[in-house]
Amino acid sequence: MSIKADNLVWKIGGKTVINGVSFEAEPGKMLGLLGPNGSGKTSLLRLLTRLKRPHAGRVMLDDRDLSKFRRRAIAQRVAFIEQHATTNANLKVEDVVKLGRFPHRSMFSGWSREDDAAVSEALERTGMSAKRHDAWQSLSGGEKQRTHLARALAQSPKELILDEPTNHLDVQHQIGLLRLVSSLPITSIIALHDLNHAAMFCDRLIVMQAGKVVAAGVPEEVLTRDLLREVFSVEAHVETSPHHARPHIHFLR
Ligand SMILES: Nc1ncnc2c1ncn2[C@@H]1O[C@H](COP(=O)(O)OP(=O)(O)OP(=O)(O)O)[C@@H](O)[C@H]1O
Repeated sequence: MSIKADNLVWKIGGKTVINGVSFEAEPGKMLGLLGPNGSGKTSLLRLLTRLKRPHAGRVMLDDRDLSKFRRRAIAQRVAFIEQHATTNANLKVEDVVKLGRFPHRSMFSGWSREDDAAVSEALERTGMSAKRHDAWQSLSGGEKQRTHLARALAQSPKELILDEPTNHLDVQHQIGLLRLVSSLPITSIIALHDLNHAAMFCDRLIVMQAGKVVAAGVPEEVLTRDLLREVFSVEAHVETSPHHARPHIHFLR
């Protein structure tokens, strides 16, 4: 077990947004979080990273209650890329990525060779090395997104949490990002809207509807015609792809 949600409840303005959510993320695997707009995905991810506190239930990190961790200890192992992540204006790309090393440094330690290596590797893996000296503000939306991923990787996390990270990316970089995340030897939890991408890359899926988990399992178990109709209100035909042996959804016109 890596991250475990145990009967989480979170409310705002008299509305129960997260309503008794439980699941476990397996170490080293990629867990996809699916659900229609407003089903609670972002709220759940913010509970998992302690940006919000649950009204009931617990988040466990390796058998220890997340509320018992100091913020810095969480940052040393959990990286979060938020949906509308922004970054300060006057920074170069590599400075943004360097911020990922912050939780690992003490007040007295200088910038180390290990820090440098982590930053360079993260830039390389996300295809941003050529732009490392460019101004953050000069980047396209997709390049900013990839720089956020580089910052998260530079953090050397054990758990990587991503909220719709493929927004703004062209198809090459969407596939590239998902391939990269699925190949990493770390636990990832990723909110996605593209169901075919989730089917192709995630090891397991959980589906949310109105703040509850309504389905969980491997993509073949979860992505059925009935679920697509009931949860996403679409008619579709699901077959096993002859190309990658995962489910492939054909949406019907
Ligand atoms: N701070 C808040 N104040 C008021 N309502 C909120 C707040 N945060 C979340 N909600 C409500 O909770 C519900 C779930 O929102 P959330 O952003 O978690 O959904 P989501 O599944 O991530 O949606 P999307 O796919 O559109 O990003 C929505 O109805 C939203 O309006």
